[in-house]
Amino acid sequence: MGLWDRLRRTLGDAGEKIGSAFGRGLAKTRHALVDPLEGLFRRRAAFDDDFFLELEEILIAADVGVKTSAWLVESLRADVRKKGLTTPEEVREALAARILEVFGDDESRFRLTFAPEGPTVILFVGVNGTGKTTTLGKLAYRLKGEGKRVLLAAGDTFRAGAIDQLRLWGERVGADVVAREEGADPAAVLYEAVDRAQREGYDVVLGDTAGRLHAKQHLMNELRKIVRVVGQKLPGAPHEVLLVLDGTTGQNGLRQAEVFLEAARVTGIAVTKLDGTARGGVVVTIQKELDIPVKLVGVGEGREDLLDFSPAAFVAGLFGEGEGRTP
Ligand SMILES: Nc1nc2c(ncn2[C@@H]2O[C@H](COP(=O)(O)OP(=O)(O)OP(=O)(O)O)[C@@H](O)[C@H]2O)c(=O)[nH]1
Repeated sequence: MGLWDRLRRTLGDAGEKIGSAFGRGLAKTRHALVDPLEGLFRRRAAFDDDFFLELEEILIAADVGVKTSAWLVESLRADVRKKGLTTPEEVREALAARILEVFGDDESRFRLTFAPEGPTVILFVGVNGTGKTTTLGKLAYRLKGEGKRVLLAAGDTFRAGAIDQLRLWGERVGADVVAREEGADPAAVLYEAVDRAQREGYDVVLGDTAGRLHAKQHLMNELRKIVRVVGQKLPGAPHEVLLVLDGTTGQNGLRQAEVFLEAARVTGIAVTKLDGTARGGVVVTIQKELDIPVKLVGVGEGREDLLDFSPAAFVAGLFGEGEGRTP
C-alpha cells in the first residue's frame, strides 16, 4: 500500500475532515515548503547534489531545523539511491514518509492522557504570550462539549490580568474557576482546585501557570512546587504537563522552552498559532530533538481552533492531501 493510502487508512472515516483542518492550519507552511519543492522538481531534472542542497535550504526555511533537515535529506538521498526513485511523485512520497518516520508509528502517543478515575489534572506551562491561556480555554470548551465537568485554576497569580483572562474563559465556556488574589501562592490555588475537584466530582482540572522568563530561578521553583503539591494531593497528578510553544517563533521558541523542561516533567507540547506562520516545520524539529509528543495544535483565535495532533494528519495536511488534491 502506498503512503497516501496508508495515511487515509490511519485517519479513518473522519480523515477528510481532520486532513482539511490540518491543511488549513498549515497553509502558510505548505506554501513555504511544498510549493518550493514543486518548483524544485520542475527546475531540476536529476536528483543530484544540487537538488538535495536546495531541498535542505527549503526545509531549513520552513523551520524544520538544521540537524533535522540534514537527517531528512540524507535519508532521502539513500532512498533515491537504494530504491532507484526517478519521478517527482516517488521522491515527494519518500520525503513525506521520512517526515512521518520522525514521529513513529504509534499515534496513541500523541493523545492526551486522562486519569482512569477521579479528576484529571492538566497543567499548562510556557513563556507568557505563547497562547497558554487561550489553549487552556479552547481545551476547556472542547471538554465541556464532551459533557465533562471542568474546573479552571488561575495559577498565573503574577498578573491580575491573567486571572481576569482565565475568568473570562470560564464564563465563555461555562466552566467554574478557582482563583485567588494577585500575588497569591500558585501552588495554593492549584491545591484548592484539586481539592474542590475531588470533593465535588469534577472530571478535569486545567491549571494555568506564570511564564516570566526573566525570573528564571523563581519560575522553576514555583513550577516544581506546583507539581509537588498537586502530586501529593492527588497521586498520579498532574496527568499532563503541557508546554505551550508559539509556532511563529520557530527554533527560538524551542530554546526558550528549556527552562520549563528542566523544571517539570513535560509530557506533551501544544504548538500555537500554526495558522499564522510558515514555520510549522518546527513541529518536526520538536519531535526529532526533544522527543516529546506534540499533543495539541492551535490554528486560530476562536475557541474551536484547537486540533489534536496526529502525525498522519500533519503529513497529509502538509502535502495537501486534506485540500482535496492528490499529493
Ligand atoms: N492566530 C492565532 N492566535 C492565537 C492562537 N493561540 C493564541 N493566540 C493569540 O495569542 C495571543 C496570546 O495568547 P494568550 O493565551 O494570552 O497567551 P498566554 O501565554 O496566556 O500569555 P499571558 O496571558 O501573557 O500569560 C492572544 O492574542 C491569542 O488570541 C492560535 O492558535 N492562532
